[in-house]
Amino acid sequence: MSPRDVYVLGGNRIPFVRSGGKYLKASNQDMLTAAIDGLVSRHDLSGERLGEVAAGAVIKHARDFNLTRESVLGSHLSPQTPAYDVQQACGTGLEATILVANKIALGQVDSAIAGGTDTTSDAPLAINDDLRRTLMMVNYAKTPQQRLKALTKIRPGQFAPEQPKNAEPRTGLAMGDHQAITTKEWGISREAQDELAALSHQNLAAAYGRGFFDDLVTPYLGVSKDNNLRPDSTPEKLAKLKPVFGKGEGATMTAGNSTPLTDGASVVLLGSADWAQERKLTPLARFVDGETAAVDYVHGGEGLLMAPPYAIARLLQRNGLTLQDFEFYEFHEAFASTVLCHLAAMESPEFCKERLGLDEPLGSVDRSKLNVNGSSLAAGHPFAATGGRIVASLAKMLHEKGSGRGLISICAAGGQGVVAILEAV
Ligand SMILES: CC(=O)CC(=O)SCCNC(=O)CCNC(=O)[C@H](O)C(C)(C)COP(=O)(O)OP(=O)(O)OC[C@H]1O[C@@H](n2cnc3c(N)ncnc32)[C@H](O)[C@@H]1OP(=O)(O)O
Repeated sequence: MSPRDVYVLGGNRIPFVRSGGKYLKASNQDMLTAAIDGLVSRHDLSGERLGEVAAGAVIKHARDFNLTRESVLGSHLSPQTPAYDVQQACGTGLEATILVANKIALGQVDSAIAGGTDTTSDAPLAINDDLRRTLMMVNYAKTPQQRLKALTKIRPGQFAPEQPKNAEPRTGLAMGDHQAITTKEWGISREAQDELAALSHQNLAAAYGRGFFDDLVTPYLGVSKDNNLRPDSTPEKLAKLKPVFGKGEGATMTAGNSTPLTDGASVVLLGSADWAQERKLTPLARFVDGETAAVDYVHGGEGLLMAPPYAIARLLQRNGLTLQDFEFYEFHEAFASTVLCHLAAMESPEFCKERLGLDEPLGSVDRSKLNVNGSSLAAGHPFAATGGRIVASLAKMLHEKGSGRGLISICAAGGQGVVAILEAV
């Protein structure tokens, strides 16, 4: 059977909120359920049995065995909708989109929701390994004597909780500190980073101003807009902030040109042409293709967040496209310098030849087509939810434009990158 066309039919997210704020009491499950229900209500899907829902969170509690299934059970979708968790760090939402799009293309399902959620406000605290093992022994104990014996192994020092770290397990370095190394390697200036960050805020503010998010964002817990947005951000104001990553001489990465820790959830609805037609849903964009790459940032001398150019090169080649064949570029702004390093790498003849194996560099992108409605620096970045935000926004942009393609690029922890192409219909 030849693959079918797959369409993005809609998207929804709750406003993204800075960590430790308005969503302090919301769990990942609460937020993902709210994002799904906003989509269900907007597209009249109440009681509908979809082909499947694939979503996930980067930071989960141990009790969240299948967070996505629980969120579906708590939503207004039919409980007969299968659902499962996906985890690909910051690429989770996009990886989930690629997964379900491929299943729709193969005819395995006709419709699906993909998405993600994350909260650093409700992050799990782990207990000390020794204490955990002792408590397990207490559980296994068959007699009161055995239980007492196990309990005597507990020491007061074991009670300090362990917080999840925003650091790479293999290097112990924070993602920001990894990126600071790459920023220096590529010679990305502070001015260029602050300029990109200010533009992200200005573009997001303008998009809210013209109502772009009216049918993409559902108010939640009294919040109606991403609260990291600072429309008054200018390069001059950002230039005053102190570096927070890669400290020392020449440090350029600040709280203003790095994403904040954020809470939020997002989902997108995908389906075949027949399914969309039966439900009178308008296809916003066609899902063309997706690719994931990984780099050896531990031994291979490549930057932690540099996988996207590798994935983009393979995706373009497979689809017979050049980097310039796009109307929109949606490049996740993990840090302003991540985007700038990717752009510089794709312009570099040496990088493209030696690392990507290309005869010619991929070249430059028209910067007026980059993140035109703002990106993660302004909206915030609830890790797994960023992919859904981008897919839904890009599909709507292509629908509004009526022609052209859009390229999505998301860097992910673990030295990975997920990229995809959407096309106007
Ligand atoms: C995970 C993956 O797979 C891949 C990826 O995406 S990698 C990216 C993952 N994300 C991260 O690593 C998140 C990194 N972020 C952080 O750890 C923290 O947000 C941070 C260390 C960067 C900053 O934390 P913080 O110091 O608490 O920030 P915050 O207090 O909000 O801001 C510091 C100052 O900058 C100011 N500021 C921030 N943004 C500003 C802006 N746009 N304009 C003007 N001022 C701004 C704040 O007002 C604040 O000023 P005061 O000190 O005068 O109050």
